[in-house]
Amino acid sequence: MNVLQETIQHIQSANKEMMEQARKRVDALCKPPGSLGKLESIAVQLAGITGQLLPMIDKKVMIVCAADHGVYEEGVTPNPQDVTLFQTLNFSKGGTGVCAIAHITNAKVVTVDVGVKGDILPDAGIIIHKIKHGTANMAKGPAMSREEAIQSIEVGIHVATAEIAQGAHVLGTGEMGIGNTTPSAAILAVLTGCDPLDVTGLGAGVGKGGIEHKAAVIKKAIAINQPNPKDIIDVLAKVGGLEIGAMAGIILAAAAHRKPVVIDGFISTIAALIAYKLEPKVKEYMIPSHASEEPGARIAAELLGVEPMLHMNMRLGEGSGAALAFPILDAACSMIKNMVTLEQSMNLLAER
Ligand SMILES: Cc1cc2ncn([C@H]3O[C@H](COP(=O)(O)O)[C@@H](O)[C@H]3O)c2cc1C
Ligand SMILES: O=C(O)c1cccnc1
Repeated sequence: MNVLQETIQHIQSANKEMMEQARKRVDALCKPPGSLGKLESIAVQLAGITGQLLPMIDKKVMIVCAADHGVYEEGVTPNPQDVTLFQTLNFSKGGTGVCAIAHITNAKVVTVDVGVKGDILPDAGIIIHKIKHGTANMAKGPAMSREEAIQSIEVGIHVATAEIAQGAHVLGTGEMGIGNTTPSAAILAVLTGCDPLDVTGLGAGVGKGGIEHKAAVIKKAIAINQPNPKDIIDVLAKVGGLEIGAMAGIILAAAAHRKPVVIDGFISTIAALIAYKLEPKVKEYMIPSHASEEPGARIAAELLGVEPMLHMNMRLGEGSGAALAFPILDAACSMIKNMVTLEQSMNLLAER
């Protein structure tokens, strides 16, 4: 059995009894029932995931998976391809958007090279699991082989498992890969059967006519590769990306180890869909974060059946929205731990 199959086999449902206990406690707290909205459902979910009535999520780790995309040569983005390389280096120096946001909760940012085109030196503070120097151009043939797709998921499993072994209580998914909104939209178009134009957006910014061009490239890639929508590994291999596979692996590993995993924007939600197709129980471990401006993000979230809690007009990726949700998880944990119950409050009157 390979690492992927083993991980999938370990995934169990969240602890429903603990969720019931947590729901009872949340309802007994000194507030109108339901008045703390999503903080309440998050606290209950965290209790079910961790098996603790008063969950602890102190140690937060954002894992940023970086890789390049052969489809870049089709002109799907105006940004230079080596932005992937310099941003990957920037993550280890703390200078990126996600690093700045992660900083507010002392979350650790871990960066993994799954397939950056340029070479990264071993002492750069980046975990190197390079499968290849970027995917092949999916508009001309498969982005990667089936074996490489499985390998990419296993990289995510490996890195996430190591972070959990070192004490991570919660993980976040992040990515860096110039061009990666194109494979993300392609995967979504295959899974929904929709016109690629309906799930294609600006990405990191395209010029006039850029969205139509991107959608045409996706259409061509799907026509050439004929990915099988019922075989998610086939879809990932033919029109996906190495960092997308790695993020799916992070989500599977988090679920297998009963840890919550916060999902970032469009690209992360596509990875979440892949993990879900491999094992639907992973959804119980996912906490969606922000509603990305990418049009496909809403469609992907609907397909997955999750509702992002933050509406910030963000469309950066990197894990920025997931990192922004970390303090909300802290607030949910503090609520269930530190609030008094209505009964305790009424006793104050009797004791007066
Ligand atoms: C400077 C810079 C920093 C970024 N950080 C994340 N992305 C985001 O943009 C890329 C996807 O958009 P597209 O498909 O249009 O290339 C990914 O790398 C994503 O993480 C960035 C993009 C740029 C330019
Ligand atoms: O939502 C995202 O993940 C996203 C959107 C645009 C560009 N990069 C990432």
